[in-house]
Amino acid sequence: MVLAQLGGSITRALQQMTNATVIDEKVFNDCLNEINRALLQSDVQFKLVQDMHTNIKKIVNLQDLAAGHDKRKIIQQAVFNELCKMLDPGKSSFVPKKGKTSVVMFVGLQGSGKTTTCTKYAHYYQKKGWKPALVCADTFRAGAFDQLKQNATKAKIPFYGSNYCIAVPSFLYSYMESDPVKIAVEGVERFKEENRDLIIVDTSGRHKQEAALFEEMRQVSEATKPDLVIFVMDSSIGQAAFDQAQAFKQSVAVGAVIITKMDGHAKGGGSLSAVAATKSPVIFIGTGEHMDEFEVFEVKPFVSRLLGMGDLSGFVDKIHDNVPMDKQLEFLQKLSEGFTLRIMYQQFQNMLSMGPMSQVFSMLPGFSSELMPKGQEKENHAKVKRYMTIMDSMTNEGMRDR
Ligand SMILES: Nc1nc2c(ncn2[C@@H]2O[C@H](COP(=O)(O)OP(=O)(O)OP(=O)(O)O)[C@@H](O)[C@H]2O)c(=O)[nH]1
Repeated sequence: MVLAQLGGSITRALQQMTNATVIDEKVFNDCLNEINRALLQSDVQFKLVQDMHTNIKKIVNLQDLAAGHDKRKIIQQAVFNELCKMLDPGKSSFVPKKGKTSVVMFVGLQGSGKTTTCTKYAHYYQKKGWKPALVCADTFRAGAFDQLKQNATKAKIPFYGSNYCIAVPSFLYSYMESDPVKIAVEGVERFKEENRDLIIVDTSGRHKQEAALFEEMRQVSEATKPDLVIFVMDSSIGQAAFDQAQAFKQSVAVGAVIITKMDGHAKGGGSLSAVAATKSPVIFIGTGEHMDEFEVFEVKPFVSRLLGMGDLSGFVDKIHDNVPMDKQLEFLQKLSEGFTLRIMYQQFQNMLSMGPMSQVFSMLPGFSSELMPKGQEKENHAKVKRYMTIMDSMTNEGMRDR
């Protein structure tokens, strides 16, 4: 999982500080230096690291702390709060209202995952009873419309776009539109007429050096007047993140960020600076290529998970989404009671449906996503499945509950 290494390094620095017999200035500084190093190694922007360091030093003044104060707790809390602050722009994004038409435009660098994320976003709201629709205003990348069409068809979401880029017999060109502004406007109009309450406009990927494409993006935004512009950022972007994100913010009114590919092995720290560059909150993260690998992002639970302190509310949400309603209470009770062979088998079945094991375990306090070795999530998933097959045959052969 992206950022797992960063989380592990910060946790270790805090643990070393906690293990010291006396917390003096040296121990405190060593701990902060370790944290700074971990953040910089993970590609977090230098200015953000510097600000975090200054703020913690301001908050924790060891000399002013009276005897009896738990210095360890105060330092840990300050680090936690400052990590949260780094990810929290202090304002929330526009929230669409069910039943009232909202237009949401997706922008971002090439290959950041916009098209995939548009469908995930639409699917997320569709599951909650909304009527989303997708508009493909990407006439730049060959195959973009086909990709959106394929995703939308799979999710049973209406879509609108033009096949302009695809190589087709020339007589068909007359039916195809190459102007993304025109397509976006037509698509939005059509879906407004159909009373769709969430109209999502996908745009082509671009880099800040591509002035013409930036101008095109500005025109799509001006013509469709989106209620929300979402900047999609790949978690593996590295140090270039801040400048790129800022360039998008300067051209269109970015109001929220989605970070994709959080299931990868990238250092990931660069993507965190998208918040500072756009002054907009992260609202979702992408955790895989599939439609359901998409999570609501909340700062405190995320930092909690990062530091191996768990995210019980996220864990409970996963249970709500994946374990049948009438089995949820029983599932939680059984988890708290401990396992017999049969219960373990049943709970593994439930947990497999909740997503990759490392993500599920990282929601439990005391488990760090580092515990699942990088790149081995599929193997772990397969291993659990194998254990289940073995347990299945054992229970069939007469091994029963205690
Ligand atoms: N592992 C993983 N892959 C992702 C995620 N989101 C998107 N992808 C993959 O990233 C690749 C690029 O995604 P697209 O949705 O085509 O990206 P795009 O931003 O629309 O691309 P352009 O239109 O060329 O700018 C695809 O192979 C996606 O399956 C994610 O959260 N995790």
